Amino acid sequence: MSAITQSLRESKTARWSALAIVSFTMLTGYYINYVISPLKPMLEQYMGWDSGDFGFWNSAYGWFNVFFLMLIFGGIILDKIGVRFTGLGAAITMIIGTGLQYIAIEGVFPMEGMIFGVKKQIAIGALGFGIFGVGVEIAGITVSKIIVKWFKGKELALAMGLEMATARMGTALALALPLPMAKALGTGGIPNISAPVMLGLALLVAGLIAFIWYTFMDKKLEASEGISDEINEEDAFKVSDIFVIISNKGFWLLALLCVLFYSGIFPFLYYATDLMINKYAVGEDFAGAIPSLLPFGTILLTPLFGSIYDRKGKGATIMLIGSIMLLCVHALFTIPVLNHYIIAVALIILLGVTFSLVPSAMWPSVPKIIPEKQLGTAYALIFWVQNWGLMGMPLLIGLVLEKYCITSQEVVDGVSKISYDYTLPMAIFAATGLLAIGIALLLKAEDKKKGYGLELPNIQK
Ligand SMILES: C[C@H](NC(=O)[C@@H](N)CCCCN)C(=O)O
Repeated sequence: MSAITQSLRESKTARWSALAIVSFTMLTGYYINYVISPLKPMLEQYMGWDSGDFGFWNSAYGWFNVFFLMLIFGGIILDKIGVRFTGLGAAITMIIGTGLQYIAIEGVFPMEGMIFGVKKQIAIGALGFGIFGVGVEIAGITVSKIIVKWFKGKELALAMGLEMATARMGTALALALPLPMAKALGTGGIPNISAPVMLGLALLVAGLIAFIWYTFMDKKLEASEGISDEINEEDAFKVSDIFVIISNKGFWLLALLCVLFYSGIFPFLYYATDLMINKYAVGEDFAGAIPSLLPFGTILLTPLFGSIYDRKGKGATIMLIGSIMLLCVHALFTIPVLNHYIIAVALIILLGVTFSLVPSAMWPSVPKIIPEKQLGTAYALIFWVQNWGLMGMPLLIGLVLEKYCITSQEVVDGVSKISYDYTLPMAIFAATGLLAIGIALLLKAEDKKKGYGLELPNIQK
């Protein structure tokens, strides 16, 4: 039957529509991921936060994924039960987590006092961000698996690049919008800091609705391929497959490259607005606009590099070039005399190129190393390793800022203002680039040895 009926994935309209729908769900998650980043100065001025609080909240993203292995369970559920159930669960989890963050920031109930030595507002919000982190990460692996399902042997890297590009529009929005929005909706000179989070909640609900729509397409795809809801015994994922995945050296090199590279990007974005204010003397209203150029750049370039990988190959080389650029950009950010805002703009644009190169080649390379039935778990394991960095790096940078980088602290009209020197934090980010280069070289060598085909095109003629 499956040989006679044409698979729905053969229809261009169907597969690109499926991609558009799930990409929108990811966009809504990526918005919430960074919504409080540009609000850092306001949170310090009006809510009494310090950099340690900010770092703690952002590091909560990885708590449950890393310590309770939620991501790995998510990956196993994905491989065992399928994309529809897992994607819906992930979208609902994002909404629950964001609801808690909203409650904390809006102060729906009194936020005075401490919980386990942490300010109540920070503890509740961080718990929410931790739950959200489980949802968005599991949504990420689900969407990666969905894309492989529709695009294997076709424009896989282009499709993944377009998904990331769409998701990054959420990041760009989150970096550019919240600060002016909070100011515009404030009253009596006091900004409305919770309004951008409320907007995110509404977006997440729209993302859930979009995913429900996708589940119908997914059912149609399976019907067109003669696949029933039952996963057949031979193809079914077994827990023992985890050992097969983790005994693969190529998998580990990809996972290490992932944690190092992404630790130099995503956690950097949490602090980028503050960096613009403190190092480049950019006004608060404008400061988020410069880092928001980074995701904007990736919107065009990730699909472009993905398409090059699809047609020409050179995946391992692309990842190596991206790692070298990561080191160069962060090293230039550390140099104190290079403090004109034009330099910041130029470096952010270059970082956008870097942030297009590595992801465009990294994610479509996973199916070249791991078979499809283990893909959900493999992506989950890679994200799990990555989450150590996404959790540890914001915490580290927050603590370093708090302990070694305060240059002045003043209270003007009852509002406190802290200034920071970002040289040391930026040197830490540069170190991630240096280590990533080493791993990218090892991956290139391993590919040559094992013949994964990372340098070969994805499109099969
Ligand atoms: C595809 C890749 N996704 C990830 O790295 C996930 N762990 C999600 C991270 C979300 C943080 N904003 C990517 O976005 O490049």
